[in-house]
Amino acid sequence: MIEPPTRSATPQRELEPPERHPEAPAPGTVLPSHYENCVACGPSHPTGLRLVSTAGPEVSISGEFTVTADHQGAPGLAHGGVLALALDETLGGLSWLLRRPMVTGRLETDYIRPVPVGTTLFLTARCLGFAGRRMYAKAVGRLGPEGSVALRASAVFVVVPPEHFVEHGTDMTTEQVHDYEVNP
Ligand SMILES: CCCCCCCCCCCCCC(=O)SCCNC(=O)CCNC(=O)[C@H](O)C(C)(C)COP(=O)(O)OP(=O)(O)OC[C@H]1O[C@@H](n2cnc3c(N)ncnc32)[C@H](O)[C@@H]1OP(=O)(O)O
Repeated sequence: MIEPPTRSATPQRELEPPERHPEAPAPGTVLPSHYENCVACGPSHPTGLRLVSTAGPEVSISGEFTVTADHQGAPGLAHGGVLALALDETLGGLSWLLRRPMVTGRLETDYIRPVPVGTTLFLTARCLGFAGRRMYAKAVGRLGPEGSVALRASAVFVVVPPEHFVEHGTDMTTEQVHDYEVNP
């Protein structure tokens, strides 16, 4: 099936440049988990990635997590879905710098090298810009801080009203969402 052009993670027109929010955490700031039970960043999740994200320069984020036996697909190797999760979380972290709630609309992933258990994966994501409510971004995953590129991703996130998380989720009240908006 041919995708309609607006769904592609490759921008179809010139993007509005991204603006780092004036109150965004400074580059180098380690970002707290947005939800303690999040499978990607939650410290209370028993088998999650415990991915730690750090604000980068401009509108960029870096993230790190160590692949454990809980994350295997083939014996000794990270599952591709788990790696997509890590990319998604790192890309989603851009909303900390933009201060706009967003959800993943599309995630295109290239798997370039296998990622063995025990690897610490180093991820970076950067915002390319906006087309209306659509935010375009790219991410890379490396086997070590300056190591080989194992993953690449292109994504479209869609800006949603904060009520999205109350309407569709559980455990989140309108007050918490508005608090998140002010102090994510
Ligand atoms: C604030 C509190 C936050 C607390 C929690 C923080 C959590 C952080 C977690 C981080 C974790 C990581 C993050 C996660 O894991 S987020 C979880 C995974 N993602 C989801 O659950 C999203 C599910 N989908 C939806 O809810 C709706 O379909 C959305 C909201 C996306 C759009 O439905 P809505 O009815 O609102 O909008 P619309 O249909 O009028 O479209 C609007 C525009 O968007 C364009 N478009 C739409 N869909 C797509 C698509 N698939 N690809 C490309 N583009 C798409 C569309 O063409 C249109 O563009 P234009 O024609 O206007 O130019």
